[in-house]
Amino acid sequence: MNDLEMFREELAHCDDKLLDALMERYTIIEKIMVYKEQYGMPILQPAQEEKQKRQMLKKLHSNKHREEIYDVFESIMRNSKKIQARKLFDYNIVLIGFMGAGKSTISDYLSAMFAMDVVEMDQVIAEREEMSISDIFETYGEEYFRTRETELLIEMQARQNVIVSCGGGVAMRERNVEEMKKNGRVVLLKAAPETILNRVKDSDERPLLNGHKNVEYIENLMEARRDKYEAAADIIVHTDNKTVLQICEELIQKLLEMDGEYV
Ligand SMILES: Nc1ncnc2c1ncn2[C@@H]1O[C@H](COP(=O)(O)OP(=O)(O)O)[C@@H](O)[C@H]1O
Ligand SMILES: O=C(O)C1=C[C@@H](OP(=O)(O)O)[C@@H](O)[C@H](O)C1
Ligand SMILES: [Mg+2]
Repeated sequence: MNDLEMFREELAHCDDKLLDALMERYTIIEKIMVYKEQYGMPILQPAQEEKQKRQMLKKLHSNKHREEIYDVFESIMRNSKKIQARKLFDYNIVLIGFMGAGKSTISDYLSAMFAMDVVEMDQVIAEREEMSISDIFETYGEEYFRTRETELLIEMQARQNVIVSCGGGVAMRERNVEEMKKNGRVVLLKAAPETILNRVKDSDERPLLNGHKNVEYIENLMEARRDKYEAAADIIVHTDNKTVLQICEELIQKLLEMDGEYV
């Protein structure tokens, strides 16, 4: 055997070890999930993730390939999250609620924690129409926009394990609610009108609120929409005075309860 053949054999041996370690790692991930569920522990533990990363960087700090190795490690972590997400949710998570309730914010956080794709409905529609939501309303009117929303929800039925961040008015159409429920669990995020005002006051991206940024207007519109939001919801999460992490954890626990995980 010449040297090259020997190196190749060593490499194959090394890859075998990596494969074995990865398979073992993913089995451990599943065990951790079961343990957390069994003991009603928080599923999201961002501090633990940070600790793991710090330890890894410390070990690597003098290695000349640290960037490349760390990149692989990040990919392993991302795929662990995917495995977790697929185990927890074999459906789409559809976030609904009033403007400023936190649909986009919560979607982004969940997406980072579970490596799940997010479909931000407003953004997708704005990209497809090549204009802002405000301009779509002004040019074609609200009905036109709502129909684009319906089409997008139907498209989402072909996907799985996606977070769908709805625009605030999506659940106003009965048809939309029917479509989102076909392979999604519907999460209603709520907040008091004062909280909403506080969150949206500096943004002009919500045409329905422009010129009406006051508690009374928000309260009235919220009240007018309340029954439809609640009828659409599989679970409700109140967001006032809670951190994004607290909201996400509550959301996950309620989704798990729906599946009877803790009974
Ligand atoms: N739980 C929260 N605590 C504090 N600020 C929040 C919270 N959730 C959302 N926000 C802020 O409120 C604003 C509106 O949130 P966003 O996610 O865009 O709402 P939506 O998509 O429902 O309209 C954003 O500036 C966001 O940072
Ligand atoms: O409540 C609504 O009817 C709307 C909410 C907005 O989305 P956000 O809820 O993300 O602000 C956006 O879709 C559009 O301005 C209409
Ligand atoms: Mg939004």
